[in-house]
Order: sequence, then C-alpha cells, then structure tokens
Amino acid sequence: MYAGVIAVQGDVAEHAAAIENAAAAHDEPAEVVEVRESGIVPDCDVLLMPGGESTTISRLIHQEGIADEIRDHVAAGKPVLATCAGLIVCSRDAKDDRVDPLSVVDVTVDRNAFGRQKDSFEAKVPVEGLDEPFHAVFIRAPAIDDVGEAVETLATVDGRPVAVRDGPVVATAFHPELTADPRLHDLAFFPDSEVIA
Ligand SMILES: NC(=O)CC[C@H](N)C(=O)O
Repeated sequence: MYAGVIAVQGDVAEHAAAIENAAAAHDEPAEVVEVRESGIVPDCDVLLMPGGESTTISRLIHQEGIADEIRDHVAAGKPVLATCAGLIVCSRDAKDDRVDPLSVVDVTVDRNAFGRQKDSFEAKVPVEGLDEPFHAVFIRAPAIDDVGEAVETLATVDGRPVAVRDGPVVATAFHPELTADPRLHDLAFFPDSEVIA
C-alpha cells in the first residue's frame, strides 16, 4: 500500500504513524509518503487528510496543484481518511471564503462550532460498524450540519454527525490519529477486515 499523507500543514506525523500501525496490523506492507507537491497523489493507493488549520491547508493544496489530484483520487474510488481540518477541506461548503472546499464529501460544515462551546473535549462515541465505542478527541472541531443523501452518518455527538462516509471517503470531526486505536483507519482502508470489532 502506497499511502499519501497530505503534508502541507497539520498533524502529519501522527497520521503517518497511524497508517503504518494499521497496515502492520493487517500484514500489509505500507510505504508512507508526505505530499507537499503535485505529481505524487496519482501514485497513491490511499490518502490521509490531517487535522490542522483548514484555511492554510486549503490555500496550499490549491497553490501546489494537489487539490485536483485529490478530487481525481476520490473520483477513481480510492480511499481517503480526512480528520477535522481535513473534513473541512473535503466538505461541500465550509461557509468561510478562505476555504475553497474540494466537495468530495457531500456535507456542509461549521468551522470551530464545537470549539466555540469548548476548545477541546474527549468522548466515548459509538461508531457504526464498531462493537465498542471509540475514544474520540475533539480539538476546535467542526460541526457537520447538512448531510447529503448519499452520505452515511457513522457517529453523532449530541445529535450532530461527527463521522461520515461518502463513497471512498471517511471523514471525522475528531482525531483518530491521536489515539492508539486503529479502528477508524481500519474502517477507511480495510473495510472488510476482521480486526474491526
Ligand atoms: N483540530 C483541527 O483540525 C481544527 C480545525 C480548525 N478548527 C480549522 O478550522 O481549521
């Protein structure tokens, strides 16, 4: 598996470690590449879109010509895991002129909506397809407010979606890369796995 971590800004090292761990658990040889320029994404089997600062990530992926390559990756049905700022960048509308969203996840988001209430928090969140709740870390997290018809909501907090699947993209308002639990990476990249429980 050739795994690209979009690395223009954000918690890149954590995502790289998480996909390495997830792949190792499946005896899948993984090579992780940090993507800061165009020409790499077309060779990637899977992509990870980190948390960080969505306005910066959006600006840089467009500037570097990576944005269209990510869209092509999704159009080809290849998996993506997008977390927090990554979710914002992947959304249909982030209601912020500084974010030019990729529209690969048919949701609208409200940047920092959870963060306005509480800067960060952690919660045990039941996730569709997982037997046990997921320990979810939220940091200035976006709220997902409008979910398109084809989008599957995988988890909610206080009635609001916090994890969704749209075709090959799994997107979360929280940060599965910050905990040792690989199950969200399994959901995104090894959906038929028996490791998911
Ligand atoms: N932890 C995060 O990724 C926070 C995202 C941040 N609120 C943003 O809008 O970019």
